[in-house]
Amino acid sequence: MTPSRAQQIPVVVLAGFLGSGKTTLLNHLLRNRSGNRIGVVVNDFGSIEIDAMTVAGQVGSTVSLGNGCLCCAVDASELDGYLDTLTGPAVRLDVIVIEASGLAEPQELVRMLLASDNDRIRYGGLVEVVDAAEFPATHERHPELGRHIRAADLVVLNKTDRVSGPELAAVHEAVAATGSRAAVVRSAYGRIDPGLLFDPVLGPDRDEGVRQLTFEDLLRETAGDHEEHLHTAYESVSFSSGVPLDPRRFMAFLDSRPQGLYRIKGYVDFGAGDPDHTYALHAVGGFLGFTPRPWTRDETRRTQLVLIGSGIDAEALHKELAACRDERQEPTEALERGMWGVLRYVRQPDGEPGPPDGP
Ligand SMILES: Nc1nc2c(ncn2[C@@H]2O[C@H](COP(=O)(O)OP(=O)(O)OP(=O)(O)O)[C@@H](O)[C@H]2O)c(=O)[nH]1
Repeated sequence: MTPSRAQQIPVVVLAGFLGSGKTTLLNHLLRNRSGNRIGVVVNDFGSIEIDAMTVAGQVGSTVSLGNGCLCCAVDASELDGYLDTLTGPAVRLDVIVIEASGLAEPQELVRMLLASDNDRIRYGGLVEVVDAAEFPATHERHPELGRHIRAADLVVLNKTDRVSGPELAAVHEAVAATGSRAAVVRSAYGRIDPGLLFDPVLGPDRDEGVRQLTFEDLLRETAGDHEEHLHTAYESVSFSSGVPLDPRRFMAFLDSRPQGLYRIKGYVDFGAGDPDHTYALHAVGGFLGFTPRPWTRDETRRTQLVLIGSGIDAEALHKELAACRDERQEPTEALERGMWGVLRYVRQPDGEPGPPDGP
């Protein structure tokens, strides 16, 4: 017997271009879940699953879809397997969130959900995160982002702290100009009201006739041609090293990164440069930030990076990174000075204000 709608678990797709703040928003939801049990599926682009590593404090199960972009899957069987696990009676989830890769075609994910044989789930809506600071440039390069926004049920205009009032208003207008009828909320660091995911915007009470996409909508909206998918123009490079990186060489690499290299994320081990911390690294467009965190006692010390861009020379980037490794590192003054270059970009996790600069 098919469970009643109220018994079905809503599955929300969390989408948004590379680096827009999906993982940050997801972590915010997990920290402020008000007793709700949230299952998470992370779909990462790039062979090291950085996002799965950065989703903190999970409740219930987390499964990661691993390398590659889910929207390329010819059928939904892989996703269905994960959903079966998450909807098992013992797991008792209230909502499942699928964090799509920054290059995924969200409509494809939604189509897979609608086509799923799993009768314990229902489609819970599409949330599109928009980086308010990068959107004008990204939209110009990728007009197809308009299609993603049009398909969304909720648009989160994120990184409001990085833009002025008039810039934010312009982005808001650009979102409306795509023809989107979605609710728009503004946020810094993804701090939206978690209730938005459950109720009322995406919840069971809303008037589904108004916005929830039908299969026909999706077929019409979805570029049938795989060539038009965002990720076809992008390439990812994974880099992993047990040898620490030299801070000076690595910063020189970052400072001269090619324009097409839009996104870098991962963790860096600077070895004797800072033996106590691993450095989470995020670069999005022209933005760069490090967040140090103490190594845990049994943690294997490694650098793990994923670089994503278009028109990049993967082999050359890999070589340049390999040249940043420092086999014979000593705690010298030069190394300490090299770390200053890194510390200039250090931020507190999720933008929490750091200690004041002075008295
Ligand atoms: N200034 C500012 N930075 C933010 C905000 N939200 C997220 N970030 C930062 O933006 C970077 C990317 O955030 P993520 O949450 O990893 O973005 P993502 O969309 O999951 O990235 P991909 O999975 O690579 O597509 C991180 O350094 C975040 O700390 C915000 O509202 N303001």
